[in-house]
Amino acid sequence: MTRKYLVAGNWKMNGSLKANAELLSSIAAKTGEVAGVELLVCPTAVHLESVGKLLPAGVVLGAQNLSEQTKAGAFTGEILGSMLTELGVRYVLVGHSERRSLYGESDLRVAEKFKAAQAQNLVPVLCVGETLEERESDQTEGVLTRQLNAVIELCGIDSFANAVIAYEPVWAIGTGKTASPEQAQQAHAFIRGLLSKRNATIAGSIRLLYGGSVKPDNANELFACADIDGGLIGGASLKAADFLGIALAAQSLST
Ligand SMILES: O=C[C@H](O)COP(=O)(O)O
Repeated sequence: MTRKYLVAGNWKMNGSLKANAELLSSIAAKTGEVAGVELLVCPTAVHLESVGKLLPAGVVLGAQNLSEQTKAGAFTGEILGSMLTELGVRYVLVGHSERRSLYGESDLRVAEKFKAAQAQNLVPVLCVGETLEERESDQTEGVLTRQLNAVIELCGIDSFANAVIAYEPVWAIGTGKTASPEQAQQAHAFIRGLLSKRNATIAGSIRLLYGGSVKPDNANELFACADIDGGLIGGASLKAADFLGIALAAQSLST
């Protein structure tokens, strides 16, 4: 099964109209060199419209979050999935560890967001991963199972036919500590294996991204792993040269 690499930039709460335009302009100059890789940028919600208008060819638009609600109403500060679709958004992150830990999103809430995304034809990028404490107490697989099962139970295994999963060990996010290729591959193989027990075809086709301090100098060894199909990039996605350097690593491995 050939899976096209996906390199996604999660800009988190960064950017401005000017900075975003400069970043996109620098990316646009080089997208031809990474034509075999799908590129995704996820700016803040208030920047989605302006970024959408400046999007270079070959780059798609993603959001960082959405409401679990499926109908408009009195939900102050929330964003309905259809509002994202209307702006040309194609992907949306759900369950990023910062949403889970800083904003109290439970496994069930993340599953509801996954469902709400698909109801609007958005492709959810389901983020999963363990904390350092959980890894050190040998709970990594248990945490991944719990996080994945919450979505499988609410949405069904078939829903993963149109989704992406990002494995992001919390201890590697923004810390400069990257999981070793062996650690990352082990977790990715576990995720694919868990899905495979329910549907081998979907497990074989779904893209599994690694996230956590990915940089141009470690992207190649991570992306070369059998079950790693790209990256969810935080800090390095804010610098065009780094984001493109990571995309080039994926390009060099593309067939
Ligand atoms: O969504 C991206 C991840 O949180 C990784 O962030 P990072 O590349 O800054 O470690």
